[in-house]
Amino acid sequence: MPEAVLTLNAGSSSIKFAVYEVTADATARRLSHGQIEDIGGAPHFVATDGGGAILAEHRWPAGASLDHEALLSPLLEWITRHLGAESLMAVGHRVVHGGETYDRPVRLTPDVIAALSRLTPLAPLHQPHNLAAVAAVARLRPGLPQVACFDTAFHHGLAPTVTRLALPRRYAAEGVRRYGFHGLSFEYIAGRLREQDPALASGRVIAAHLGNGASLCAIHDGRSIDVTMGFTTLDGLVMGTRCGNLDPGVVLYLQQVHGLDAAAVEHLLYHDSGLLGVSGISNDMRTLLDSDDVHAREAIDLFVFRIAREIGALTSSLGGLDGLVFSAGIGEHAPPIRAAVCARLGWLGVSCDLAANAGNAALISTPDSAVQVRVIATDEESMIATHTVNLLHPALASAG
Ligand SMILES: Nc1ncnc2c1ncn2[C@@H]1O[C@H](COP(=O)(O)OP(=O)(O)O)[C@@H](O)[C@H]1O
Ligand SMILES: CC(=O)OP(=O)(O)O
Ligand SMILES: [Mg+2]
Repeated sequence: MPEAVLTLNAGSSSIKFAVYEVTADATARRLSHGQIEDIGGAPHFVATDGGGAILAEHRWPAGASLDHEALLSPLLEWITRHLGAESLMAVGHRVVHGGETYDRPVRLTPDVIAALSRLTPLAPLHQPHNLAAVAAVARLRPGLPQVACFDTAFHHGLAPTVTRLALPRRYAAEGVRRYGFHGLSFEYIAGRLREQDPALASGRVIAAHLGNGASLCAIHDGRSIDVTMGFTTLDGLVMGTRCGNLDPGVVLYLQQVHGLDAAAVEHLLYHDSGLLGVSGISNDMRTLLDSDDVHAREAIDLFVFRIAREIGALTSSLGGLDGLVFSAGIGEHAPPIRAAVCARLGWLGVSCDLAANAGNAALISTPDSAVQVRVIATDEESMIATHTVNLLHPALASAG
């Protein structure tokens, strides 16, 4: 009976999954994949087979208050029913925070799960959902091997100056430092770029993962050397519902003047801020781009401004820039956002080919652009599948 690996990727607004057949010739071939997106809004489930044909689709009404946990059971039931002849050999999970300990994928044991639970305050939008998925699989299929693949692992080689926060040293000793996230996505992008353009991949590249969560990674010769996300997934860019860079004095102000306690501040900064907070309309970029509301426009302008500003900062970390890669929900599908970011980077010699950009082409810079600008569709699932097979069956390691 063919063996299969299931990957689960619980993002802040979506749960993505994929099923890979582990073939005898050392590759993992994707059989089906799908997602529930717009969790917290009007959740939409769709699953497709390897050829892109829709296998199942379901929409839940907005306002049904269905969270990640509530949607996990029907999702896992559908996947189990749909597995067919393949027998599951393992489940690989994206786990957002691996802290200081986990610099590579690891088999999930009770001790590892307990250690990862302790990191929940550092990634409250993700870590509980990631671990809920682990618990749900353990309930459904006790004994099935489960593997955690970390968003932080790709950034483990960051230099001490990059990870240090200017706080008294005793906090660094307990792990209060910058980590960086979206590492599975950046690792995938670095690998794809190496296949597409090895010369560029060995140069200085900024990858922009622009989804509901958003961050930039400065990559030099395939290695992460600086990031915009820090200790938590709040730092850096403006996101769907997260504030990004914020003067810590604002937190003090909220506590002292508005009497907000820690839970209220956490809710404000993770759930009510970002594109949603500034627009007052939505965290969904599609909705904002379709809107005539001036506040939607202001939210988009701020999103773009902060991306361009952070690209300037990371260019300094890299000592120059050879390539810029857009990725994830917004980066892959929103030409107006890419064009607006590129327009702010003319001083760097970035020149966008507007027709190629409008068509979501793989290369969207003009031939005379000093920086190559590319669009790469990220695939965190294939990274998870590869890592999972690699860890459990070192001889059978590459996902396609
Ligand atoms: N065609 C599109 N145009 C503009 N934005 C899009 C498009 N498709 C998806 N997006 C945006 O991508 C974001 C979700 O990205 P995604 O990477 O799936 O998020 P996450 O994994 O963080 O949950 C949403 O803001 C959504 O509006
Ligand atoms: C780390 C993070 O923000 O992830 P996502 O983009 O999936 O929300
Ligand atoms: Mg994501």
